[in-house]
Amino acid sequence: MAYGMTALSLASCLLAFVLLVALVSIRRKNTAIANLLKRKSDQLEVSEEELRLLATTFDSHEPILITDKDLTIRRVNPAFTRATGFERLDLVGTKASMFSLEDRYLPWHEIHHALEEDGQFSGEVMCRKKNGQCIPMYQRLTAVTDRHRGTTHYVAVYSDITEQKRTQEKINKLAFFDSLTGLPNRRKILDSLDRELAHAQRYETAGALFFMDIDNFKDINDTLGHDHGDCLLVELGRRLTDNVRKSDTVSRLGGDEFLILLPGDTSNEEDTIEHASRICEKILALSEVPYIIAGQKHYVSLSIGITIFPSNASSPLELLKQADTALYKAKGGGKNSACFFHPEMQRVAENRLAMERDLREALQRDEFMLRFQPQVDGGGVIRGAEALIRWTRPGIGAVAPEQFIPVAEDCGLIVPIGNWVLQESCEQMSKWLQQGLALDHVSVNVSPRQFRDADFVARVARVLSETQLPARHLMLELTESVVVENLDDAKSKMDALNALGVRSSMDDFGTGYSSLSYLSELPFYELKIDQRFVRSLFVDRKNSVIATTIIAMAKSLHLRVLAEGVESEEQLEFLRRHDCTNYQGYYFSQPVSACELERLMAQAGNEYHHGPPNLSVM
Ligand SMILES: Nc1nc2c(ncn2[C@@H]2O[C@H](COP(=O)(O)O[C@H]3[C@@H](O)[C@H](n4cnc5c(=O)[nH]c(N)nc54)O[C@@H]3COP(=O)(O)O)[C@@H](O)[C@H]2O)c(=O)[nH]1
Repeated sequence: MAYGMTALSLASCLLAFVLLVALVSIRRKNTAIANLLKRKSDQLEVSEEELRLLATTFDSHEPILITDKDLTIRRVNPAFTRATGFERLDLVGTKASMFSLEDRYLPWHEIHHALEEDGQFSGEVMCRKKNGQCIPMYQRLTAVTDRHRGTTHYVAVYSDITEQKRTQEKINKLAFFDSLTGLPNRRKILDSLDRELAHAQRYETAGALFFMDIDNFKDINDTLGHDHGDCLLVELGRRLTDNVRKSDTVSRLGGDEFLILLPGDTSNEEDTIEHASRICEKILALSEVPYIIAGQKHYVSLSIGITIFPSNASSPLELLKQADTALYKAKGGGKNSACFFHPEMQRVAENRLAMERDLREALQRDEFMLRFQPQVDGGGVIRGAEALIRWTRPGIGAVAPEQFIPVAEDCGLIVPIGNWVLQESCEQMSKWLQQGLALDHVSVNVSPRQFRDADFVARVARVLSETQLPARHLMLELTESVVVENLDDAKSKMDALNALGVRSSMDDFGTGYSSLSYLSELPFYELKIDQRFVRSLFVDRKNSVIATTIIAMAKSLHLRVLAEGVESEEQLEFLRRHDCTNYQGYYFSQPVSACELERLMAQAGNEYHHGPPNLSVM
């Protein structure tokens, strides 16, 4: 019995133990399950949060578009429909290309490559709205991949950059376009030239560059005022643009300087020259169409320099220089003309530059001197002398005025040089008068630029007073071009000079406009017959007719007449017979130094009755 009891309690203990173990194990399992459940529920919570976050993101202000890997639109957010005007249903299921995935500058295959490599790509796109309007957007593309790294979707997030683009365009306009005419400016055209030159070199095509400016624009500006000058520039820019093709570029360099770039679209240089010539003719013909400025008609002409590239130049600046050189040459040929650049011009232009450099220093280095050429009356008496400048250029020697005066005129140096001539001539004349020399006047050449100077009359008055020369002993030689440039200005200046007592002589008469109207309007004292008529008096009958007509005309206008360039007794006799009263020329004397002139005047009682005196040449 006791044994039975013991066995029973043992069995119960064992059962209890087994139950306990089972219980512990169940509890452990339950805990694990609970833990698992908790984890899962936590994860679910996280996913829900993520989903909420994702949904909020998708609902953001930024337009978002989701496509599958074949670029078929699967989702768009409300911001997207708002921005584009499309309904969600218009888009889902269609190809994204109907909206835009293509970058502005890159093709899709390159974007695709970037997405494969980096998983994302961003850039600018032009997006099409439902109403057809295009807007610039910044696009960030992300590729969504599965666990095998295969692309399943693309997500595109956009930002509207219209405002940014507008600001950029404004900055661009300021930096690259002329604010007056709206045409490309110097910076922009140099960029285009650089590109066109490289293109022409690479594809062996030939293009052309035109360099233009308005003839006498300064006068237009001075007389009409700058506002009207500006209107003219705007109108000219418009006319030039209207007369070239869309692919050509008209640009304004500044002031009255314009460029036209004809890109190289033919491989034949001859064809380009022909095409450029045609454009050139069209532009020159524009001068026949008046500009209406301040209610008045104005005729304006242009001068054009043209260079062909790439054969002529290797850089945009070099091209510009060549076209400018050709323009300079065109200007030399008169108004409304054009000239093609030729390499020989480059050499001439470089020589001019070197001369200009030397001329700038010539005054300080005291390299100029004056020579005086006698002017005699009908009795052979020296009445006056023309002051003529001479320049001894270091390392080169004597340079003819015909070579350096035009250079000085172009670069403005003629003003200080002319002032020096005026000062020296008046000083010399004053000395001669003090020495008792019976000389009526000294004639001084006045260049157009010098005469245009607003200060010119005041300067003459100042020089006369400084040198104590009575005004009647100064004669100013003005060429026709000086006065016809601006008749009103010429008249007021000449009247003022006349009032001072200074006399004026019309130089080189017969070669230019030779208009009777200005001769009668302006207070000239003397008329000088140009030497080319005198030289060929007996060569061409027309010239003798012109010379005699000028003498008769001067007589009827009560002007003294002087024939220049008299070299022979026959010429002198002919002119005398036709009532010419004064003469100048090698027959009497070449230009001589001041001392030599004094000697000539002292010799033979100051008369040349019996042929020319012993000539003393400079
Ligand atoms: N603005 C200024 N122009 C000036 C000045 N000094 C000269 N010049 C102009 O340069 C041109 C050439 O002048 P130059 O070489 O001095 O020649 C003058 C005479 O030497 C020449 N001449 C005079 N007589 C004869 C002649 O019988 N035969 C012949 N072959 N040549 C002759 O003519 C020139 C004078 O011309 P003009 O002035 O028209 O009376 C010339 O255009 C000068 O004007 C200056 O200081 N300032």
